[in-house]
Amino acid sequence: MESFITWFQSHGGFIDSSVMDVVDFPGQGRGAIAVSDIPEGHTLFTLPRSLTLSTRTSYLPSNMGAESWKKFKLDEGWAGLILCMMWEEAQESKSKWSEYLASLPSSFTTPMFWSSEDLFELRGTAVVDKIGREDAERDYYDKLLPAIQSRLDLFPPTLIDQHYSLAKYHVMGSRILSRSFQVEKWDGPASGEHDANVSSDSTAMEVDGEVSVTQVHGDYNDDEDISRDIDDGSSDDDDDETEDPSDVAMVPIADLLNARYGSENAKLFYEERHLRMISTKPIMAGEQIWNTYGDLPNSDLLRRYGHVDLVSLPEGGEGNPADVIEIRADLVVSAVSQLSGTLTSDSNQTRIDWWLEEGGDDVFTVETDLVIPEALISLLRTLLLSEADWEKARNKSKPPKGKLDNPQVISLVTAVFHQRLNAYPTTLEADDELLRQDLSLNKRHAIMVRCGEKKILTGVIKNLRLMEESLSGEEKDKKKKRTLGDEHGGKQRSKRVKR
Ligand SMILES: C[S@@+](CC[C@H](N)C(=O)[O-])C[C@H]1O[C@@H](n2cnc3c(N)ncnc32)[C@H](O)[C@@H]1O
Repeated sequence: MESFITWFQSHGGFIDSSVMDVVDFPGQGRGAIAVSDIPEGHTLFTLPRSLTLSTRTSYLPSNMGAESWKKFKLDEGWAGLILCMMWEEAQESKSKWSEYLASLPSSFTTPMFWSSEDLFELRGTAVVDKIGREDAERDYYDKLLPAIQSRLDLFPPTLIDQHYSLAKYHVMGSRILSRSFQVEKWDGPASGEHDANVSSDSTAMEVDGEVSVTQVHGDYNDDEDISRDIDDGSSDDDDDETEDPSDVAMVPIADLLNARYGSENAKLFYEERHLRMISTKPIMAGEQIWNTYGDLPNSDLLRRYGHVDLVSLPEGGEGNPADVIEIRADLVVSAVSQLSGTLTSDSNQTRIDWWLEEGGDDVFTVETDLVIPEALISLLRTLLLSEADWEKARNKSKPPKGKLDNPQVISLVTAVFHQRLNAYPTTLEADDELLRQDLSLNKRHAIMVRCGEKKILTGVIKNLRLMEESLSGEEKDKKKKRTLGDEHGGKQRSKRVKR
């Protein structure tokens, strides 16, 4: 580690070693620790933009020429950065980043590298459909290999096995997946030279705003994800910029920080010429310095980073409050078709197409607050509409409201959640039992992911049962009142008749 820090400093990086050190945290790999009390707003380290590794800073794109770079579509998605990292590593000590690349891991605990036996344990979870090994490999065969074979001067055939193999491609892709940041070009005022040894009285508030650096949440198996995930919350103007794959950068030292749900106490900011890691809270000596990966559900943490997060929950026990359950629209459709059986598959399809055109989603997400998405209920109700109501809704371009106000809808929504629960190979109770046993790390992680998801499902089902009970209680009350009313009215009527 010492030689890596020396490399960092000799290339313009600054690290305040009076406040932080890099140590091993059991089960987390390396991470940063406070060695003395750190006030909020303190600069922990800075590095020049030129020390980040991206398609902007590597020499490979200019060596290949802009035309070739584009021709092989290396300007799209992560393929270009992966090739830059392979090429820089192949340059060995001639590369500015050789020490950095040598410090990065070459094996990962993400499901991308799991055996089929371990992957079996993830059945039913949101991880399965998103690993996308084949999609990732398509880029290797369609973009990287043709580019490599076109320039034997840059990629000597003798180095292919060692530096440009499919296995190496996955290693570089996984390094980006678990460690890269979104570092946009500076578009603020030219503010002159920034002092890397910034005074510790510059507060996080002063530098916060539009200049914080986002941890990349894309995938190397899906170019579109790059923009989808980092667009969150930004304005339209920003969107065009954040879609630029050359913003994706490896950031030495910053990528040594671990993350835990709700624990962020340091954040990376960008300036005209430097990146700066700043404490966002006071950190006591001995505490870990945490960055954030965006407080992701365990399914995404496992898929991208190879670990899961468990924190103490207010209601007792442990879990990840950011967990979610995903329900695909086709599950809603098949549950309704099976149970209500009122529509032909053709009329179902017409209604689904219309509902999607009206802005409906094809995947619904339920969080740990157990709120059922109104869109899910609206889709279900669209499928239940009578022909007359369906025509009305279509003419008015108005999908039904997502309200759970009648027993048929509640019981169908409950059926959807039961069917979703049946997608897992085991019950929650069986998983609890399994977790008490001695398991491999992969199996343990898979079970933790599915437990988190099942807790949401069982919580929703329980709430729906309560709702059904209270609705049928209300119905009974209403009936009783009606009967009483009838009896009362009947007596009056009979009285009246008497008179
Ligand atoms: C950005 S790197 C952090 C540095 C990393 N620990 C290392 O040794 O290079 C992200 C990786 O750190 C590990 N990690 C981060 N936070 C963790 C946590 N809360 N629990 C377990 N592992 C964690 C995971 O392996 C993840 O892929």
